[in-house]
Amino acid sequence: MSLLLKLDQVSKTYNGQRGVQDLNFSMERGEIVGFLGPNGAGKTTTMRMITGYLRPTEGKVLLDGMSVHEQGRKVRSRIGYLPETPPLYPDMTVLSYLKFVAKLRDVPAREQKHRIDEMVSRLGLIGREHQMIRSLSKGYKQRTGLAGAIIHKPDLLILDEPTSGLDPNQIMEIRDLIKELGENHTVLLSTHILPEVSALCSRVLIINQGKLVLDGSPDSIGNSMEDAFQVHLTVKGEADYILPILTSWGNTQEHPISVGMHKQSGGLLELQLSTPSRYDYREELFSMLAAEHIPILEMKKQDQTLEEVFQKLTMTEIKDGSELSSEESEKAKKEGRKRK
Ligand SMILES: Nc1ncnc2c1ncn2[C@@H]1O[C@H](COP(=O)(O)OP(=O)(O)OP(=O)(O)O)[C@@H](O)[C@H]1O
Repeated sequence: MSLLLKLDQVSKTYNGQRGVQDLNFSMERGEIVGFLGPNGAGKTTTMRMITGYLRPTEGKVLLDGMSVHEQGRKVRSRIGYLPETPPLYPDMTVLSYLKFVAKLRDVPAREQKHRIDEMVSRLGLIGREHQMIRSLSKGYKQRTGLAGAIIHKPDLLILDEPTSGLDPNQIMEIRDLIKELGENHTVLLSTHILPEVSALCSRVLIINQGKLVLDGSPDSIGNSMEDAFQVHLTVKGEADYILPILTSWGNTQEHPISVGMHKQSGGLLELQLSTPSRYDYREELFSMLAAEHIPILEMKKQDQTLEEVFQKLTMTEIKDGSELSSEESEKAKKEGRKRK
């Protein structure tokens, strides 16, 4: 892998108001990176700066070491962008739209036909070529938009909420397409749908109130954020007998372990154990239960989900977000409630 995109101390203010602030991140070739954040966090602003449509107030966006804003068209032609609402012309057919975009994106004339055929086939548009865009379903409109975004074979593809407004089947289809595109493009994808990130992305960036608050792989996020080590345990036996043993053992450990909720069903006892540090106590727990002849049926470390991490990161900021205007704060709270 090699470095493709770099944002260096990028900030954008709108008439003195914060858009995004001091963004630093980079993307390697071949990555699919999920870009998450609540409404108004700064995702679209960031994406528009990367594509060159918007100039940062401060900092630099570099593609392969070249400034997107200083070197203009040459660099921008290596980026494909699908905005949240694709710039489609309803009175054009799919084919005439793709011809138009191919010209606009400087695809050499002799290559245009071949490239359009390739897009039509790759994006599942065969049979729709002569259909007016206005009469296409949302899913097919999105496919057409995607075809237009990659017709010039960009190195970097920026997708702003590509599955928003689609039905569940269309979402699955577009997701599969993005996965395929990810095989030979580098993709930055903004979304509100967290399972989409786990399904598609090798890395996730979370932005809140214009600042980057997390950068990591979807799997590692649960661990890195964790300030506790939680274990879900199922043992054979009765709560009356087992709970006192576990509690007194937990209290005497170097990292005290507390017994959370428990559930008895038939002869099985399910328990939640937790320590307020990241210390992994599973081996000691195993040895103690074995010595007490308490059979373990299941012992599982519990990671925080991406949803929990996202909520924690974005809600904390909202709770002490005294700098927010009351309108923004109200919007942010509503957003937080929706995600519960
Ligand atoms: N043209 C503009 N003029 C003034 N303020 C703007 C403009 N565009 C965005 N903003 C402000 O910048 C901040 C970031 O907005 P942005 O649209 O980038 O967020 P977002 O994360 O894409 O949100 P959403 O998920 O709702 O699309 C917000 O506070 C927004 O009100």
